[in-house]
Amino acid sequence: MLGREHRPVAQTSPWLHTPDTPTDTPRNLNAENKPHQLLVMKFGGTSVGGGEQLLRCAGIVRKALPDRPIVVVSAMGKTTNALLNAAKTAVETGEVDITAIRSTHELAMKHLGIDMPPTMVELLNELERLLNGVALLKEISTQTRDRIVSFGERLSVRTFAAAFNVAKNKEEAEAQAVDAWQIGMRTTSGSGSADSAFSSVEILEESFSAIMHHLGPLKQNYSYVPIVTGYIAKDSKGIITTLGRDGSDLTATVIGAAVKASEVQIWKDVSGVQTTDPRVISSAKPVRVLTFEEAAELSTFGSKVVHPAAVLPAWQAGVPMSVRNSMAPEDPGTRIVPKLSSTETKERRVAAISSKSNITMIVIKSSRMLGQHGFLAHVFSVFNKYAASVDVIATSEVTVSLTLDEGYKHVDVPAIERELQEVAKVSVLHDVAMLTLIVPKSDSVSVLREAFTVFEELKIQVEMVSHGASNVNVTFVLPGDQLLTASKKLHDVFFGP
Ligand SMILES: Nc1ncnc2c1ncn2[C@@H]1O[C@H](COP(=O)(O)OP(=O)(O)O)[C@@H](O)[C@H]1O
Ligand SMILES: N[C@@H](CC(=O)OP(=O)(O)O)C(=O)O
Repeated sequence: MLGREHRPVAQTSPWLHTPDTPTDTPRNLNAENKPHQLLVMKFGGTSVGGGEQLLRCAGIVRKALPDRPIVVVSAMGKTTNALLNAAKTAVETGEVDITAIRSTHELAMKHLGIDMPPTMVELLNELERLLNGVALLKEISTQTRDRIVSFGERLSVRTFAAAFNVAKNKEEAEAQAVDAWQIGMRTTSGSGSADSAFSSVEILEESFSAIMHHLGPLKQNYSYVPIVTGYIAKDSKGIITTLGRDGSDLTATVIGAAVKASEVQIWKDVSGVQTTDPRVISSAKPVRVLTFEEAAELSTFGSKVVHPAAVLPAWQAGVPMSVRNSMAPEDPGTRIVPKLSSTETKERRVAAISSKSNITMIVIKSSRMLGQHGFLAHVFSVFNKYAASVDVIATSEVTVSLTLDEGYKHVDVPAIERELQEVAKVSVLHDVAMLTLIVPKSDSVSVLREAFTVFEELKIQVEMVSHGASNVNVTFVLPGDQLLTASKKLHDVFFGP
């Protein structure tokens, strides 16, 4: 049960006025007298870049009204980057400039033909005051940075709600902007995820029941369409936390799992998951269906289509997901389901290819490994000390090779190297790359054979292979400068030119 101080700020959200005991109304029950399921629709920054796109997305939500959508929205366009830059500029130069952020939202409102609501004017003023404080001190805490980036989503939900309401007819429910903490989205304490690929906080278990309490099919009589902020939450002290870059997907699947949604739809600017990054290989083709396991591996190993952590809540709750294109809503996109049908399994071998570049590989050689226990434990304690996460690992009699994804993280590799040198010979290779094929184990032998034929033809030296740790993943570690050639050729082989 939530404490009083954690109750939502209700005056701006009439639909949040929920009685303490569930009161079923016929409106909440379907023909079989069961509660209606709800649909979660998440719109990413690329889908809500400006007024025109917002109206398009609002139209998509309007069409889905019979399915009772709960909408999750990311910051408009590149607003999160702009907020991070504004904070950096304030620290480094003492200057405060939010013109671009202000005008993104003003222009959207202008496109909708309405004035900016007072809550948004107040949010922009508060942001400016906060940045002025940072500029004055010329320093910023990670907690303050998290608070600064939260303005992106707090502004975008209000803009989205306005876009929905501007074209709404009398019979339709009104959209209502909701800050995620108002429905009980709560994390552990910890700051600094604003600009990190990984979140330093975890969603608290109590969030699920709180969200069900506020938005669940029996409590919400669906007189309002909730437009919820992605990516942000609060800890139990009321401090704003962030879920890591692209974390709005996680907000959506946590809500989806909490209310046992019929589906969680991730709306982007691309027609679903493609066989590889379409910006890099133009012959990429849409993937119609993926299992949760495949989607989780694909996103962990480099494809940015769904946030890696976001697959888990939906998977555990058995809530199907889909990735759809807000620019082409009629396209089927990609379904993400627990299991493929036998026809779907027969129809393909490799589901998709993903990659990660700028990877660091560390090779640790020591005769102390021979028949000894505790050596690997020591190696991992060093990685743990420097909060470095290991992606791929291979061990032999006297050698351990592993890769580190430095990504957004600032891992102190020289310090790790120095500590490991106390017990082993260490070499560090920068600029290696990981290339991952999503392929079921049953097909992996023939796929590995074909992949190695390609590497042989292209004279590519494979530094490491990881196969078998997952049911659906084969990963190769290659020299970074050969990644593109290898990806193109493998894509041609498995998906055609
Ligand atoms: N395998 C892939 N399938 C689809 N899109 C991909 C893939 N890999 C990379 N992308 C890129 O991801 C982009 C969408 O990601 P992003 O810009 O983060 O979206 P959003 O703002 O909606 O979260 C697409 O425009 C596409 O270029
Ligand atoms: N706005 C945040 C969170 C997010 O999920 O964004 P998007 O859905 O546009 O990737 C970010 O830019 O990281």
